[in-house]
Amino acid sequence: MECHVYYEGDDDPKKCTARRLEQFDEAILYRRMEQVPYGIVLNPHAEQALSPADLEDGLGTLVALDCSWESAEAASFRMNGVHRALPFLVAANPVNYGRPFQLTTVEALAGALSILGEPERAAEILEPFRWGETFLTLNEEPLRRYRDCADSTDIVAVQDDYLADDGDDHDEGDERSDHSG
Ligand SMILES: C[S@@+](CC[C@H](N)C(=O)[O-])C[C@H]1O[C@@H](n2cnc3c(N)ncnc32)[C@H](O)[C@@H]1O
Repeated sequence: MECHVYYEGDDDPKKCTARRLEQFDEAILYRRMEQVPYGIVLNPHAEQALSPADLEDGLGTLVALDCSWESAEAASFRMNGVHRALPFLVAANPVNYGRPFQLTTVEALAGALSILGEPERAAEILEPFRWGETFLTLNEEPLRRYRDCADSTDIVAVQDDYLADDGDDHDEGDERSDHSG
């Protein structure tokens, strides 16, 4: 699958994972919204969770929005496409290590690729990041289980196992809505 990113450019450029993906020819960045191709938009506010069933729409394009988390409110996700939230996965990047749902752009794209049946491609795009392999190790079991799901209802059922385990470890503010759609 192709990886595309709408690049808002309001985050620290030195830490920006989308720019690094562009440097390694692993993603195409767009500075104008109207240039972004139609595809599966990775949107943490989406009502429905990403699942292998999304492949049935024949969409071979993943789209992420690279911006700071401060500006990643629902209204910022105006790209055309099928909007999907990622289920429970934990971040491996140093800023949000161990925190669920709040992934960097490369983690979100890699998680989506893996759920959609392209784990090798997921590993490839994570290669330029020193914590990239850790993302796959930390999430190995959920990613494998999500990949075996038929649809978003199944995905949410699997996610519930991890949310139950996660218990009170994280802030009340974590996004944990029902994404079965
Ligand atoms: C808010 S930006 C932060 C980017 C960060 N500055 C970086 O350098 O990677 C992360 C993007 O990854 C995707 N993403 C992250 N977590 C997600 C989730 N739980 N569900 C869906 N998409 C997610 C979204 O496209 C989101 O806008």
